Formats: sequence, structure tokens, C-alpha cells
Amino acid sequence: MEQTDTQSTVDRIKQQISENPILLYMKGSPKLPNCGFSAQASQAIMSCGEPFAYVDILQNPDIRSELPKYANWPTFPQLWVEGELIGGCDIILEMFQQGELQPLIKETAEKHKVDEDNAE
Ligand SMILES: N[C@@H](CCC(=O)N[C@@H](CS)C(=O)NCC(=O)O)C(=O)O
Ligand code: FES
Repeated sequence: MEQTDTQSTVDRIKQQISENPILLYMKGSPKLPNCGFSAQASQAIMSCGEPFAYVDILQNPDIRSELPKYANWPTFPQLWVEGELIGGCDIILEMFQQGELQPLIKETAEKHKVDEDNAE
């Protein structure tokens, strides 16, 4: 039973990561963040001007407990781009300050817009 629950949570995480090219696991929402780290991270990503998906881990305690093990990353927020963990708040802000975040987000969004246009 325990095993099955853990497995379904991990499956849900894998599905979220594979279906959303830009995905932020955070506390609260970008509009109403519940922690300063999540607020700073989501603001930096929002300032790139592209839509992105998020999961509020405070509403999903199973994901909060399983994702750190799956990701091998102990804390939130976590930014995932195209199925890869980019990092947490420190890395996101560092990339933003170095001018690396915006091209990553822009190029990813652009690429997946084309994917969607070609979807048929
Ligand atoms: N230095 C971290 C700061 C994030 C952090 O320390 N998060 C803590 C407090 S919000 C956390 O997620 N703890 C585990 C938990 O609350 O589940 C980063 O770069 O992301
Ligand atoms: S919720 Fe306390 S530091 Fe993030």
C-alpha cells in the first residue's frame, strides 16, 4: 500500500516534468507565493515574459516529500526545464543576474510554441 502510494506520486512527478517544458515547484503560487525563496524565484522567471507551469507543493504534501528524493535536491523552489532540474532559488537568481535565465526561458518557450503549432 505504502509502496503503491509512493509509486503513484513518483509517476505523477515524472508526468508533470515530461509534460511541462518550464515547470516550477514552489510554495504557493507565482501570484501569491508563500515563502521568500519561492517569491524571488517565481518573480525572476515571470520577468522573462513567458508562461510557465507551477505546482504548489504546500497543496501537494506527497510531492513535497517525494520530489526531493527523486530530484536528489533537498529544497524548494525547484525549476525544471525540458525534464532537467536547473536548480533552486540561488541558482535561478544567479542565472538571472548573469543574463542566462531569460534566453533559457525564451528559447524553451519558443521551441515548444513551434512544437504545438506542428502538433497535428
Ligand atoms: N538555498 C535554497 C533556498 C530554498 C530553501 O532553503 N528552501 C527550504 C525552506 S522554504 C525548503 O524547501 N525546505 C524543505 C521543505 O520545506 O519541504 C535555494 O537556493 O533554493
Ligand atoms: S517557508 Fe520558511 S523559508 Fe521557506
